[in-house]
Amino acid sequence: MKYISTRGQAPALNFEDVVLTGLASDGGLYVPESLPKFSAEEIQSWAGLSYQELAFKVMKPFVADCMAEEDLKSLIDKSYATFRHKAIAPMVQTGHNEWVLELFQGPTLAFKDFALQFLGNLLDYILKKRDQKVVIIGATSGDTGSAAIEGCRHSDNVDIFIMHPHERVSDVQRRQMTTVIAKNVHNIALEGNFDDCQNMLKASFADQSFLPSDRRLVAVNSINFARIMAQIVYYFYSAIALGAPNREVSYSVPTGNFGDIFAGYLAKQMGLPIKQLIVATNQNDILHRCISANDHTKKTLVHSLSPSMDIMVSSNFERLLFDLYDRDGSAISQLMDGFKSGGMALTDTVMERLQSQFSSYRLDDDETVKVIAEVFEETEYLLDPHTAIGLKAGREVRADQETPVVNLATAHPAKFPDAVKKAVDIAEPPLPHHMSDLFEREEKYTVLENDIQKVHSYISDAL
Ligand SMILES: Cc1ncc(COP(=O)(O)O)c(C=O)c1O
Ligand SMILES: N[C@@H](CCOP(=O)(O)O)C(=O)O
Repeated sequence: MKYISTRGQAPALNFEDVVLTGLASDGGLYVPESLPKFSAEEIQSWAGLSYQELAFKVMKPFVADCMAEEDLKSLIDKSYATFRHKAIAPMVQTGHNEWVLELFQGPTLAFKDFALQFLGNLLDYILKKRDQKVVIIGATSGDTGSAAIEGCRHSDNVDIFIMHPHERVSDVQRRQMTTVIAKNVHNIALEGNFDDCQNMLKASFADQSFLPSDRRLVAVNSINFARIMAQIVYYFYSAIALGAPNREVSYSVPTGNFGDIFAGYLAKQMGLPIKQLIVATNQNDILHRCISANDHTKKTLVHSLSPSMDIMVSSNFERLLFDLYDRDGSAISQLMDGFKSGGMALTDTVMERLQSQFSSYRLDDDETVKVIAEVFEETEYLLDPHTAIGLKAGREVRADQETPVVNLATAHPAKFPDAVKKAVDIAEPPLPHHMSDLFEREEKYTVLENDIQKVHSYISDAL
């Protein structure tokens, strides 16, 4: 399978090179030239497979020309062996035809573990084979960072630098990153917001001259298509459990960088009968404004109770636009240039296509707290603030009561005790055993100005 850039000017690459390249040289994102398609009979035959077996079926066509089947199998097995629940992605029913898909059973308690445990092992496998060392640079609003560190820290072939927005992630999220004291792990608290971190990251890919000449940058954010690929699997897993392909299923997805819901969109293109894809946002609602009213203007990013979704420039939206604009790379280049200076208006045809694929909803902090309280009252199930936004969006926007709606539970409530305690009068939700001493561990991170020269000097000094 070949992968092409959304801006049309970078060379097409195979899977292994896509994994190592990150951002395309024209500033675009890599996507498969064409997607694998699964028939209803094939999907039907997957009923009863374990998560790992299903992951193999779904991922195989994306990697087939770069990896032996046995190698893929063992990477998958290793990646999900650290999950705390045997089902890997268990589902809990919270209402009539309403389900929560718990994607927080991995080592760092967020959905990021699904792709980043796999990507860490995959990188180690590729780098050993090539006898190559790389520098990983990542931007995080709180969850990608710890999952990437956990996935990559054991590899001798990587140095990892993670930028998080200073004082804008929860204490648990920060400590999950900054208490990993290892020679190859470096945490930067950037004086800015997540968009600043992601801008810094993309600019660093464009000019890598600050690195030693034998090193290159690798992305662990959803820029890296391997992340999206691994996230497609849980859509198949949950839909099959609820009766697909003989029954349609809808999804409500708490959304920020648009990677998770984009994986759902791809699952649908690959043959999964998905009825609705609901984009749920917090008050940083550019995606909701765009989908509901063609208003894709940037506003000031606010710090919310769902900090992982405090994102204004949603990287993966570009991948969707590429499809909606008939894969015209120069149209995407122009649009993205316009967006840099403030906003973008989509054509009527594109808006029609967008609205035929996605619905949307937005909640502010007060509403988020109310939902956590309501659902706890109804079921004693404790939602994290991101999942609460998704669940409420599912309740408000679902087209009918007969189609099951799956709400992606993207994080464990213990990552956001302040938000949870605003809603429910209970003791702090406990962290799982392996993290019970998190607040006693030593922390190490460096606060840096939002200045690319300073960040690059810090990285080159540390290498
Ligand atoms: C807990 C949580 N929920 C939701 C999101 C949004 O996911 P995405 O960025 O893939 O849209 C994130 C960040 O990515 C997150 O960490
Ligand atoms: N919410 C994310 C933001 C980065 O998203 P990614 O999917 O591109 O890694 C985070 O927790 O860091």
